[in-house]
Amino acid sequence: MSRGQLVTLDGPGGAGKSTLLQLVTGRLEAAGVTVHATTEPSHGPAGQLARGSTAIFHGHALACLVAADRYYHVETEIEPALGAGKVVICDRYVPSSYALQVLDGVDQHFVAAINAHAPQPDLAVILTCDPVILQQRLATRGSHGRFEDNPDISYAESARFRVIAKMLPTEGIRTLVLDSTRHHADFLARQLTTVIQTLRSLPHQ
Ligand SMILES: Nc1ncnc2c1ncn2[C@@H]1O[C@H](COP(=O)(O)OP(=O)(O)OP(=O)(O)O)[C@@H](O)[C@H]1O
Ligand SMILES: Cc1cn([C@H]2C[C@H](O)[C@@H](COP(=O)(O)O)O2)c(=O)[nH]c1=O
Repeated sequence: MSRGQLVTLDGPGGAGKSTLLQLVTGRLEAAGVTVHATTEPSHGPAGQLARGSTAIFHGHALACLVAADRYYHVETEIEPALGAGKVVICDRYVPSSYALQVLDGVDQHFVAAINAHAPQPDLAVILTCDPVILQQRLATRGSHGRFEDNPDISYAESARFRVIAKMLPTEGIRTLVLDSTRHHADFLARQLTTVIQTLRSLPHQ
């Protein structure tokens, strides 16, 4: 059995990560590909704590809690699914820590150090969107925690993810930037599905 592929989806809140995850999963499964769709913070104990406690945990404490959840998630869910040959698509991964934890005052080197043993994705997707549109989407949907209570978060996150999208390829990570400002989620899902299928056909994945 050949190993599966790890595809990560990161980007500002409201960019459309969970929508894209759902659509791509449906398309790949319809094409006969087995997908493990997952999210971070995970549904494990540390992940549940992190997701519900961004008002309590700040800075280094939240960075470590999110990283601890990530290692647990890798060990209990991601690696077993990759070992079973599945495509694992994860809504938020290390790039979100490079964005959110740095915006929360944590040095990027510290974030890199505590995530150094998380496996690198085979494809890192950064989903971008005009911050004005993001603000509208967040206002309609409501806040998902402390970060989104900041009225400038869409601008700050967008700027961070632009930096991260340039940084990941320098670390040898295959990176795809998709923009949900003008493109319908179905169009983006079609594009990403094609890229993942191409990735699966490459040798030595
Ligand atoms: N390509 C798109 N074009 C227009 N609207 C979109 C697009 N993708 C998602 N949306 C809409 O934007 C809103 C936010 O989408 P979604 O919940 O998928 O974002 P998200 O990135 O997962 O957010 P968060 O990280 O904060 O949970 C939803 O109302 C969704 O229907
Ligand atoms: C992966 C990851 C998550 N977080 C925090 C930020 C948000 O409060 C939640 C994720 O919620 P969403 O519905 O996906 O927007 O978790 C974080 O601080 N750092 C991370 O790496």
